[in-house]
Amino acid sequence: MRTLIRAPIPLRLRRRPSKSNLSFSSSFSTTTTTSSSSTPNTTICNPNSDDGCCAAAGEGTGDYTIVKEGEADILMDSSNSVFYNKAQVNNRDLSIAVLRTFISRRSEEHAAMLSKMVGSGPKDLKAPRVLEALAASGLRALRYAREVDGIGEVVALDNNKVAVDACKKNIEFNGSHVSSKVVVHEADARVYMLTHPKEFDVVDLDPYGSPVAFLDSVVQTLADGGLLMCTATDMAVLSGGNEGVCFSKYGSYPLKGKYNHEMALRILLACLESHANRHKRYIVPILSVQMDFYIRVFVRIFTSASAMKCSTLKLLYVYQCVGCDSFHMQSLGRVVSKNNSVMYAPGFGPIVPQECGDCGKKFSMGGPIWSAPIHDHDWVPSIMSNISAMKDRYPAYERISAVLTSVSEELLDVPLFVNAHSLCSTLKCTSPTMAMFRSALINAGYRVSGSHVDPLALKTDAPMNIIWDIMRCWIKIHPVKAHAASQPGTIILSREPILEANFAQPVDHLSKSRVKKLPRFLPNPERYWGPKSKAGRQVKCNLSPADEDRNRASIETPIS
Ligand SMILES: C[S@@+](CC[C@H](N)C(=O)[O-])C[C@H]1O[C@@H](n2cnc3c(N)ncnc32)[C@H](O)[C@@H]1O
Ligand SMILES: [Zn+2]
Repeated sequence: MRTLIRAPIPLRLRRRPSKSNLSFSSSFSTTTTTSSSSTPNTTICNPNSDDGCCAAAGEGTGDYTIVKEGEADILMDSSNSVFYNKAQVNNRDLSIAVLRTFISRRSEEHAAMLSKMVGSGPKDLKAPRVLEALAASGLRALRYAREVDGIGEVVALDNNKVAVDACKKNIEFNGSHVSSKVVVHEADARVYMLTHPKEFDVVDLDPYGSPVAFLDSVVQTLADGGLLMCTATDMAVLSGGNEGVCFSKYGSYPLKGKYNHEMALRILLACLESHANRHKRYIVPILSVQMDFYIRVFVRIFTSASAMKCSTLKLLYVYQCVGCDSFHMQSLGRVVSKNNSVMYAPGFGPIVPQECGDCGKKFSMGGPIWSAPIHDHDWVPSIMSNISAMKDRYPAYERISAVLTSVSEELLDVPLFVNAHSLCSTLKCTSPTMAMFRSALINAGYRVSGSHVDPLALKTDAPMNIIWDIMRCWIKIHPVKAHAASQPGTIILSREPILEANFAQPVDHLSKSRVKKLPRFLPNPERYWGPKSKAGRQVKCNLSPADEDRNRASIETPIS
């Protein structure tokens, strides 16, 4: 059943249709409309099917597809003239969850601040102003306005007139509540943000590819304590596919280790900090996730010339061995105490010799990357309780709660991680189970956690020599064939372990989510759950072969 709308939108569709007219079966669906029928019919397309309904009609036909996500409906011109990617529902849902938590935290902070002030009357806290700087169809702005209680004005910008017109139509289509909250401007986001300093409490940056062109202006448009929600989809660059481009854009060298998606997050955070520092400001990360085909960071921006001075303590270089993938980290700065005052100086280095102590090969150098926590473990449980209390209002509930479950268990003070299969591939041995690995590390007196970016991650404060000793002990009970003497694995195994690894499972070797059997990694709901072409280009979406592999690993790898 299909209903058609041709531009301009018929009067009957100018107001938000009541739920009884459009009997949507879920909080995420698409409805293609066609005017060839005199009686309007409505099709409910299953978002988890691969029927291609969103890209059905031909270019310039003026046909619209009604897309429903959460509580917003948008009219999509089926020629892809305005960008829309349904895979970003995870991104939008997570942003709504963080925004809700931000609003309640902001009120608490305001109340606490008032309680400390003596002699002055209560001052009202204004509802937060939100800027969706790169709005396209306006779907995010609409969802924020409709779904987030306590939100103030939402300003949506786009520099593409077609997108701005679509955004205006969508605001009208979603009824008076939305129209009273959302305003749209055709503007270059960089200029707009520069000319509106400290005016927004929340800014959403969701660019094509890299956000770097917007960072200098975004750190200036945010009010003190404001929240920046920022996506980067140029994962090939951030993950080490082109080191030179990454350095010129973000000011850091990426490395191709298995931790590269976490490194990508830390490169973006370091880049944000550097932009903030230029304006005597600094960042405090709330949540940093790699999902699907992109990364998304949620950070608060504060102003303090003195706090800014210790930024170098939150940055580090990574030395990664080209032979065995062992890695070592070196802080950019150090604290110097002199006559009761604290100063910051460049760190001492290098912390590694010219050749790897494990296999004798050279080191590649990456960074600088953010070394301080990438999530706030006080906020993450609040975000999680918010989403579980409102499950029905999050179309991507299962996916985002799985990601947050993994995030909540990550060791905060341990940047990057080793990958269980990568260690075994260096030594050409069979792999212990993840539970055995974790046990050996805990029994040796170290901490260990997983990472939301990789189901095979071992995030640990154990140094590389301990990790290799555990592997040497494992190989004593699971011997390997002899390989060439020059191979990194052979060199590592030529040494006797100092540690006697104990693979017996201690009581607390499992994480809480594993004990409760909560899902932490979910497969994609459908094929081509990936990036979309820019607006105006032919619709085509896919993941890189490496990301397809990683997705498959997350589903197929036994991790108990
Ligand atoms: C990836 S789309 C945004 C998708 C949207 N946030 C969503 O959730 O569906 C990026 C948008 O940024 C717009 N854009 C690109 N450069 C811009 C600039 N300098 N100023 C304003 N908008 C810009 C593009 O026209 C495009 O509509
Ligand atoms: Zn090595």
